[in-house]
Amino acid sequence: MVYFRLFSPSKFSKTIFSSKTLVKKHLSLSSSQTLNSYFHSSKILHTNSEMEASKKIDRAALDSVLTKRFFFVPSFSIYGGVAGLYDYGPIGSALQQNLINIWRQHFVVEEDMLEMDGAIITPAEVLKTSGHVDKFTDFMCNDSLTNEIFRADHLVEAILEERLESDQLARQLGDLTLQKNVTVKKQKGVKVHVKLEDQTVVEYSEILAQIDNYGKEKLHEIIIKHDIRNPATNNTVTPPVEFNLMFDSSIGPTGHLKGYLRPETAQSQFVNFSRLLEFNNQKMPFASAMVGKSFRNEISPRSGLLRVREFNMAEIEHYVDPENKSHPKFHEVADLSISLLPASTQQSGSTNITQITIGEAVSLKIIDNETLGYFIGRIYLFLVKVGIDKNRLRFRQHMSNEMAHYACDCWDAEIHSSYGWIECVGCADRSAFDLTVHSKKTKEKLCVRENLETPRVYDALVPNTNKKVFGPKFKQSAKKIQEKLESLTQLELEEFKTSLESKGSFNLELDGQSFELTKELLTIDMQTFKENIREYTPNVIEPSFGIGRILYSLIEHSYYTRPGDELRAVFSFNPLIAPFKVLVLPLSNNASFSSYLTDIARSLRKMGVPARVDDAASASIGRRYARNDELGIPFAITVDFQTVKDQTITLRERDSTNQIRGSQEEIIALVVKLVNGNTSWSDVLQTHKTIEQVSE
Ligand SMILES: Nc1ncnc2c1ncn2[C@@H]1O[C@H](COP(=O)(O)OP(=O)(O)OP(=O)(O)O)[C@@H](O)[C@H]1O
Repeated sequence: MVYFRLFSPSKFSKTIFSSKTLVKKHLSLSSSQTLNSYFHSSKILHTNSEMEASKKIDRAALDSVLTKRFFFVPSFSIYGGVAGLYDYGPIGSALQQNLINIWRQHFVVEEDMLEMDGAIITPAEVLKTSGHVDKFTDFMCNDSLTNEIFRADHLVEAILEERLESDQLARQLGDLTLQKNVTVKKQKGVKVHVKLEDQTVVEYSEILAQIDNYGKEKLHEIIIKHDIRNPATNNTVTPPVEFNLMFDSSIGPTGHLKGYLRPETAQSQFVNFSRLLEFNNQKMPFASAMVGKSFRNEISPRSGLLRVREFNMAEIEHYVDPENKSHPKFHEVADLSISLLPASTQQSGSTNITQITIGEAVSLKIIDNETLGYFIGRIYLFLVKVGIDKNRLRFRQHMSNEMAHYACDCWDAEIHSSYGWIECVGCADRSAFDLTVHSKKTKEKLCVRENLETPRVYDALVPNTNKKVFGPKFKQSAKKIQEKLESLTQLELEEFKTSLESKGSFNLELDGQSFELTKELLTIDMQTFKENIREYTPNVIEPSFGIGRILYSLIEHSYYTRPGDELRAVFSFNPLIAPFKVLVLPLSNNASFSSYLTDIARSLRKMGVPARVDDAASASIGRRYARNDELGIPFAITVDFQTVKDQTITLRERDSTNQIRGSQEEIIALVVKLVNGNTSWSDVLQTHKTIEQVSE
């Protein structure tokens, strides 16, 4: 099978992040019986055409507005820039700050969480214990001749998607250059689309549905089997290898203390667990929270803000009793209907979405427990509140290989944009892993002691050593053997007891050595215990938000152009998230308007409403409305000749462009209500007549 170069590097870089969309797109386009019967689902939420329509934005035009209006730009660009680093301008940073403030209100304040701010530079020992030093890796492969670097799963994903897209277009256009499997020719820069065999489409779709589930051997197998090459050179690529994503450094002048820039904020919260619990008066359950920068040395950062090397995270660690994962406020989210993509669906090779209430999903055990379900509901409400389109939001469950070995369930909130479905929030039940490993390493107790109203009485096996012979026999190893015996599970003790009784001894493996323990050295006895205190390590449910990814998705979901004028970009930010809430502008540059502008802007700002004045004399009023629509300002107050006569001003709403007129006091009071969410524009139109609009 030969795969010729199909697309240019720039096209490649645009598609590299797009995810499973094309698989879905395929479903509706293929008339083949095999495909139709292959993908099965009772409740599909988004029809492919709906999703396709919603994703069609002119990304080049959007990018140009974002750069021109300094939402965000590549960092150090006058030096040539570095991939994966971005600077936010006034609009981008205000949007980011508003997003964080709303997050804080929605989670920290409303859920009464304990917020902290931990150190960024982290000693290696902490991250070794947490598993990051050994396992925080992605798979990387290189062009075998040029050494260009790829993230292996993204390369496979992009190429298979591109082939499927080509196949789909071929089917659509009836351009059936059908040969066995894949053959693509590039003729004078014109793409010839190639139809794949139905079986190949199914196979590609299966791979894409499970791409996050593959280890390096499986990825290598796919690369070989499906002839995945560097699309720019058509060279083969090397087998995938692990690449650790942490930036390392050394702390202090000696260079002896190794450190890393933290890849997540979570570890600072775990290591402070005892203090947090103490602050919470030993009451469980409770949550800690933290917002701050994290750093990941991404193999191949593309897709703008969606994959960067330095980004803001907002993380919650909710500590819960492992024996009781119910949530007192679960009923508040139980009836929310959300889109789920369970692991079982993906593992069957499909990406069809199930629409279901959170209550139903928990009772059917699709979502593991109430607390996890509660946070999925709160994440959904937060994202919708800031302006994410709920029809482009889904929760995808991790598949077995994808999930960390200690996690018992994990869901990603994925948001659809022109890059496909992107994970923006991870929500995992991390079990007791983190607290257990840090406690074991430091010997610091990271657990909860609960006073029991009724003492717990139970029987358990206990190893009892004969001190007189045990110490002299094992000498310096005695202590660690004793510790090992005390750490044995009931099941292991049962096994050893049987062996002691039947054979008179058993072997204990420890640090590569085998110690024979005879019945002269110890007995294993059943004892009755009575406990007034229960000691346990809490489980942790962790919602982890990538602020930049949410921000970018929100920007795409808010972006549109005025009907009939593709050059007029508008961002429909809601008043809660909009960087400026009100634009204040004069009809023209008549000198009599200027004191009104200053007064109005000052009054608004005093009331905490960010206002922007645009009195640049050179531009028409229509032009000025348009350029401020590009900043997503929801309302505009205009001062005109009528203002000078009777002190009235006009108020314009950005999306409808409707305007009303009223006294200065009335309009300002109305704006404050609108901005604070105490009224809506449609309510305002119930009581105010719209006026004839100044030509835009
Ligand atoms: N390189 C990155 N750039 C921007 N945001 C990121 C990046 N990596 C992670 N995030 C954000 O942090 C959140 C939590 O991180 P998590 O470790 O769960 O991500 P991840 O599973 O490694 O993401 P991915 O698989 O996309 O690399 C993600 O949901 C995402 O919003």
